[in-house]
Amino acid sequence: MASKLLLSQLRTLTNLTYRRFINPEFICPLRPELLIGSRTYSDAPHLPPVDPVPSPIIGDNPLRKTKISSSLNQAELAKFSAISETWWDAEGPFKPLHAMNPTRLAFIRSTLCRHFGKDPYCAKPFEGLKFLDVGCGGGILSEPLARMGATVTGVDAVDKNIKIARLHADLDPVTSSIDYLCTTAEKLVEEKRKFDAVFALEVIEHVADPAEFCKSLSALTVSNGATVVSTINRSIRAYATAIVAAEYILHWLPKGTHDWSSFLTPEELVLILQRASISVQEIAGFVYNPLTGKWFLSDDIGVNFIAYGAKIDE
Ligand SMILES: C[S@@+](CC[C@H](N)C(=O)[O-])C[C@H]1O[C@@H](n2cnc3c(N)ncnc32)[C@H](O)[C@@H]1O
Ligand SMILES: [Mg+2]
Repeated sequence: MASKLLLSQLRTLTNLTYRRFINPEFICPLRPELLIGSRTYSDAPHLPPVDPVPSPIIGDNPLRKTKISSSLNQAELAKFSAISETWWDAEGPFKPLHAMNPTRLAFIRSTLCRHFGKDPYCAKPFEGLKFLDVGCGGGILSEPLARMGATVTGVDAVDKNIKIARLHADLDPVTSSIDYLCTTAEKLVEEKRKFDAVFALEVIEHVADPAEFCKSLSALTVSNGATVVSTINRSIRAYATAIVAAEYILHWLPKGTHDWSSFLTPEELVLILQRASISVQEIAGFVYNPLTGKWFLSDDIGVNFIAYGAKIDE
């Protein structure tokens, strides 16, 4: 099973390396579907109509009968559903997210305090602001955002994740105020919900259509609000570290957690956010120090990176 997964990852890598570096006809360095855009595909008159797919939201959910969502990838959701009980095990499959959390919170505190004109040294700098955490999982990000004073809504497409997030948040009166919902960004757009800041950390590499997903994040952000996205770069170094080392050597993550071809380069992320009316203001890398076991913020965006953008005034 493990060797099959490794082989399929290697096949993808070889294909893409061939397309990018060897095939002289491949002149576009960006993921082609991001350049063409899904709208062009679905509007093409010669294409047969796409068969409706059953709603892929996992768990017993009222959304089952609602419109099909562009961001949902059933296979990806199944991976998270299978390990949902381990969200708060700091030594479990989500260990990298727990370890990365202080670093990403430092980035968020500094960029968003500047964005909203708040004091980064105050205990609750985000008081009075409404934040949305898309793909919140067990609430590893939502909880500290609530502790920093924000009014937080956390949404995830996996019902089991939301149940775990609710149970954990209810252990503390401060975090018990978080509103957790099993839903998607698209559904919230339909409901015309708006937030001062929208976060999607380590989610975009698991969605079906990253460009459409960014449009939803943008639609949920108020004019002049902020959007924060983090993900993994589609670089050879990311393949070696985030997949081969993290999944197959160090066993930090279950094998098959990440598919290298689903990663986005920083250029691609900036492009699809820009097209979705989010102007990226700052990008930083997260780098792991194997000697201390800690992550730190860096200019090196070769593997893990985070981007903060401002919603363009409409
Ligand atoms: C790697 S986890 C990240 C969790 C959290 N954002 C964090 O960084 O701590 C990805 C989460 O995104 C959720 N997810 C994946 N696709 C989604 C979608 N289209 N809509 C909502 N949630 C999604 C998964 O269920 C999973 O909980
Ligand atoms: Mg991921």
